[in-house]
Amino acid sequence: MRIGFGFDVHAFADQRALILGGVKIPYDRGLLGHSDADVLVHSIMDALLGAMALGDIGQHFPDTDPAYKDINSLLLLDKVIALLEKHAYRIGNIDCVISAQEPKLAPYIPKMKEILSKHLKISTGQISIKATTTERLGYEGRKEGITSQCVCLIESRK
Ligand SMILES: Nc1ccn([C@@H]2O[C@H](COP(=O)(O)O)[C@@H](O)[C@H]2O)c(=O)n1
Ligand SMILES: C[C@@]1(CO)OP(=O)(O)OP(=O)(O)OC[C@H]1O
Repeated sequence: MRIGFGFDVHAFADQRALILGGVKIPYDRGLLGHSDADVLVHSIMDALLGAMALGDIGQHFPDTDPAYKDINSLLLLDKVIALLEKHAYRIGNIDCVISAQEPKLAPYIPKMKEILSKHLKISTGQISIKATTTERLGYEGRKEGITSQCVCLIESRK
């Protein structure tokens, strides 16, 4: 078994969609990024890359590469899963926590799990997604951005 940890932060900006776990969430602002800024998916990718000791998403998908401009992060996740399969690993489980003062994310979590489980090629029972405020403290509490953290376990198929 190998463990991985991913952490990502994106700032809110006007005129951007808020996409988390592949779900478009109604809100007056979205997250800023070179990609679609799906901070949840980014933390999952970094956890998986970390578990394989294969660097981080910035190394695999540089934010200077026009190919990734506004890209759907689920397409990047598919590439990380292809790497996982190439290296003969399978996912044990994934556990994530999103820190956001707003909006309320709980209603969207079942859909996020459904979408992500398909891309991760696991059952919905192998992925946990939680949301918390930071009780108005810090940048998330000031509604300046959202943080996502993720841990995963992977095991060798060999
Ligand atoms: N953006 C968020 C934040 C929290 N939730 C849900 O509310 C519960 C209470 O949050 P606290 O930070 O006050 O502990 C939390 O357990 C989540 O279920 C949410 O849906 N969206
Ligand atoms: C996802 C990538 C793709 O270019 O761009 P960003 O949306 O800026 O996201 P970040 O979390 O900064 O990770 C870097 C990049 O890999």
